[in-house]
Order: sequence, then C-alpha cells, then structure tokens
Amino acid sequence: MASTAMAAVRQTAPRAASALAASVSRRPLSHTTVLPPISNEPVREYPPESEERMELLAACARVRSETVDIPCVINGKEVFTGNTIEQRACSDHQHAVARVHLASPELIQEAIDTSLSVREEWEQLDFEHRAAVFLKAADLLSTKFRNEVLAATMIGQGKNMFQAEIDAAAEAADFYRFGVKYANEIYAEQPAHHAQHVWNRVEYRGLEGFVAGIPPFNFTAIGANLGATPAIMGNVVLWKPSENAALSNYVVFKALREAGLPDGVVNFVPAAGPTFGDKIVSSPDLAAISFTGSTRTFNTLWKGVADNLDKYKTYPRLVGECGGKNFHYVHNTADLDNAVYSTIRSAFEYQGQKCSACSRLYVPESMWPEFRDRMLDCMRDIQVGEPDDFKTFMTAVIDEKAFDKIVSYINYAKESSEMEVLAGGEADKSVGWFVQPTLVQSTNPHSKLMEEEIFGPVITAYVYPDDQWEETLDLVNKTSPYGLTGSIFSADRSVIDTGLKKLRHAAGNIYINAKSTGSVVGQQPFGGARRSGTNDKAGASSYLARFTSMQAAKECLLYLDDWKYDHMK
Ligand SMILES: NC(=O)c1ccc[n+]([C@@H]2O[C@H](COP(=O)([O-])OP(=O)(O)OC[C@H]3O[C@@H](n4cnc5c(N)ncnc54)[C@H](O)[C@@H]3O)[C@@H](O)[C@H]2O)c1
Ligand SMILES: N[C@@H](CCC=O)C(=O)O
Repeated sequence: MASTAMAAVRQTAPRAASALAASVSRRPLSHTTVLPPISNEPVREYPPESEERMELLAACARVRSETVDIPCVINGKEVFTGNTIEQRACSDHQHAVARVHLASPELIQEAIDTSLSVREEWEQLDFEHRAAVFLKAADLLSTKFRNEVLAATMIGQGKNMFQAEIDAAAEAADFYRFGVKYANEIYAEQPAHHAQHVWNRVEYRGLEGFVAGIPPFNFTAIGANLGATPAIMGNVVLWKPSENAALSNYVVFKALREAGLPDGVVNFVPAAGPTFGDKIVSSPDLAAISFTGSTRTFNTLWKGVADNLDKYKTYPRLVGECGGKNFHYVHNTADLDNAVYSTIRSAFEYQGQKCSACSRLYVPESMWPEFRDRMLDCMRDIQVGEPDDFKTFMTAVIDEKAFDKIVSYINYAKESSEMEVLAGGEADKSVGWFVQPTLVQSTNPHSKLMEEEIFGPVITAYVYPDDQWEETLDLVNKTSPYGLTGSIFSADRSVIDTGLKKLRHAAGNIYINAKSTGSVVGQQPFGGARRSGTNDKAGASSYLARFTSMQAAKECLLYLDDWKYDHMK
C-alpha cells in the first residue's frame, strides 16, 4: 500500500512542472548574501602634532565660526520652513551651531505620504542594494565625513574628542555595518523542517506603513541608528532628530544620501517633539516607533498610540530605550584602584549624560575612607573645559534646562540633613553650561538623589556595613524603578555569583569589575527593562528583528489527487 503522503498526491504534470520550476527559481525578496568582513570601526587617538589632529581641530573651528541652516528633507527636497530654533554650542552658548527649520504638521504629513509612495519599491529592491547603501554610508562616515561629524558632536553636543570618536565615528559606522550583517543573518533563518513533498520558506517583509525614528541628544550614533537602520530591513523612516543634536544628525543624513539612499526612503524631519509625536501617533499608517530618550516621553508616545489604537492598519511596534539609575556595587574584596577609576569614568565621562552613567554607588564601611579619598583626589585632577582641548575630561552639559535641573538636585542635597556634598557642587552658566563633577554622600539609601535620574555629573554614595553585603544587593535591586546598567566589583566568585542572581532583573547590561558605560555594537547588546524600556537591544539582531514582518510560505510540490484521506477509503 502506498504511504499516506503518496496516496494523497499525484505526479506533477509537465505543464505544472514548468510552473513549479518558475516558482522555485523565483528569488525571495529578502535573501541572504555574502558580505565583506564586518568588524568594529577602530577608534583613532589623534596624537599630538598629527595631521589627523590638525584636521579635526580645523573642523571644530569651522563649527565654532558658522551657523548652519538645517532644512527638513522630504523626498530629497530641502525645505527651509522659516520656523526655526537654534542649537547652541554647550561650552559657548552665545554661538548657535545650527538654525534648525522645524516641520509643521502639514509637512510631517507630506513626509508620511512621500515615504509611503516609495515604500514598495525600496522594500522590493534586492537586499544587496539596500546593504550596499548602508555599508557605503559607514565607510563615508569613517573617512570623508569623520571630522565633520566629530566636530559637530564635540562642539554641538559638548563631547571631548574621545567621547565623540567612540560615538559619532565608531558606533555610528558599527550600527550600519552590523545592521547589514544582522539583517543578512535574519534572512538566513529559514524553516529547518519540511514534510514530504513540501517546501517551507519564510519571507521577511518590511513593515506595512512608516517607521518613526525619534532619538535623544546624547549619542549621534543613536540618531544614525534610529533614523535609518530600519530601512536596511526594507522600511521607510521619518527621522526626527533631537533639537540638541540636529547638526551631527544632519551630517549623518548627508552621508546616507551620498551613499545612494534613494529620495523619500528616509525623510529628515526636525520638528518640535509634541508636534511630531501627535502627528505620527494619529496616522493610520504608523507601523513602528523607534524611540530613545526619557521614560516620560516614551510614556507619552505609548499613551498616544493606545488612544489611537482603532485607527491603525497594523499594530505599531513600539521600541523604546529610556532612562536609568545605574549602580556600582563595590564589595570589600574588590580591587580598589579598579573600582575607583571605573566609577570616575562612568559617573563623569560626557558629564554623566549617558543613560548608562553610574549615579548611585554602594561601598562597604571598611573601604569607604580610602575609596572616598581616592575619588576626591581624582576629581581634583579632572579638567572641565572646552571640547576641542585634548586635555579636557568633561565639558559643559547640553542646555540650560539640563543645567537648571542638575543644579536643583545639587541644591537639594546641600539643604538636606541626610546628604553631604563631598566634592564639586559648583556650577556656572555665564559662558557655557558648566557643572563641576559632584560627589554626594547619603545616609538614606532611598533619598531623592539615590532614586531619581539626574542625567548630569552627580554621583551619590551610600556606605553599607560590610556584614550586610547580601542585604545591600537586595537594596540595590529595589531602589529604583529602572533596570538599565550596573556593575559588581568583587574578587570573590561567590559574591559575584550571588550578585548576578540577586540583580538578575536590575540591569539589562550588567558588568563585572568593569564600569557601567561603554557598550560596543556586536559585543554588548544594549538596553534595559523595567522603566528603562522595551529592551530590544541596540547593536544586536533583535533590534533589526523588530522591523520585519515575517510571511511563512508553504509550497506543495506534488498535487492532491483526492479530497479523502487514505484512512477514509
Ligand atoms: N536606554 C538608552 O539606550 C538611552 C540612550 C540614550 C539616552 N537615554 C535617555 O534619554 C534621556 C535623555 O535624552 P533627551 O533629553 O533627548 O530625552 P527626551 O525624552 O527629552 O527627548 C528624546 C526625543 O524625544 C523627542 N520628544 C520630546 N517630546 C516628544 C513628544 N511629545 N513626542 C515625540 N517626540 C518627543 C525629543 O525632541 C527628542 O528627539 C535620558 O533619560 C536618558 O537616560 C536612554
Ligand atoms: N550605549 C552607551 C549608552 C547609550 C546611552 O546613552 C553605553 O553603553 O554607555
């Protein structure tokens, strides 16, 4: 007796066979390819007197001397709306580095319509062509545009050379190169099992609608990633840069255009946050929001989506990476030097304006006097100054609003009976928005400064009894609503093991004897849960996976010759 599978099918007729052959040879839209080797962009050091340092300084001087008009770019057309805001140099706020032309609701709608009109063509382009645009943009950013994007980041967002280099040159290029690699790996994921005479395949479609990319001010690379990476997966994107990072984001956008990104696939849409937010959440064609910024703004967007839920043609994907209250937990077995230096870097690099920056510190009583004194020694040595002075460790914070908020926390600490400002605490906004690195000690582990995100160069220490090291881990876990990054410093494996278990949900990125900042694309996928976001992990394939909608295809290679199953006959 024939097998069930055989009995239910008949041999394919010659005419059908040719149709089958045509179908089999049809190339899926999302297919894998062989890529050139992908690795992290090397970080440059710009040695003294070197040509590369001179060129970078010349680029900084240009940013310091001119005000660039930044248009909206819709379908390749530059639109100078005349409704402008200024992006100011953080360390010299008399100077505007850019005049940013803001989109009206009508222009945002035009950007939506344009992107939808090119969506199908872009999505159906063979993957090699989409990939090549992004690989080329990465190469342009790391060569021709390197100095321009670095200078825009240094002067416009207040980063010293090293902080700009690891962000605007290295991480931005990494996001595009690794984005292509991850897309290729996703496309290769195909069903492993096929019933007899059946061929199963999966097609990875772009989302049916538009993606809104909404980045924060603090990383040019995050602008690059949110504003354009979803296009690697065949999507169209509206990129709304942060008003405080418009210049650097515009340089990245120019690199993408020069790399051959077709008009309309990514539209560059500077706009007031709420204007943009209201417009996109009320569009029936919203397919996804890729957001990074404060928890409060992400909540507003999520609620906006909920309010409009009945309107959407497809459920919008919500990807949000938000705030943090990151910890360094130090055990009395820790290497003191390593813990102190790591804490200085994590708390004060880029003025504490990394979502990953350490802002609460737990040190055992036995170590505290020496730990504190070593911290104070280092802090006396920190140079706070101009971003294009290579000796500078810290520059000014991003804007007046941030300055005022940080100072209000410092003043709160100064007036509180449970806190003492051990170092820093001074601030001056007469020329730039400068806040000195500040160390606070709190006797209350739940004081305001131990729990709330400040986003500035302020770290608060809580000193715990050595014999309560385990209870202190529970305290670390329960102190803040966030779950972004944190570090455990100890030389004792059982302490590290206990720490990892107790802090399992306290951080999306946990570090062991290493600072809580500085994730690298392809090495430490980045993001957190709890109120820190959806933890989709920038710099990993899981991020790309949020921007594809899978279609499973099952193809029968032989035809049915009866509607009855064998056992019915
Ligand atoms: N978890 C992460 O990966 C990560 C990375 C970087 C920064 N951050 C967080 O970002 C915050 C700092 O960045 P920020 O000050 O730029 O954040 P923000 O929330 O003020 O702004 C982020 C972006 O949202 C826009 N926006 C503001 N209101 C909006 C609205 N109603 N609708 C739509 N868009 C709106 C802004 O213009 C900006 O482009 C911190 O909380 C930090 O922890 C998180
Ligand atoms: N990925 C960066 C932080 C990004 C947010 O600001 C880090 O790991 O320090």
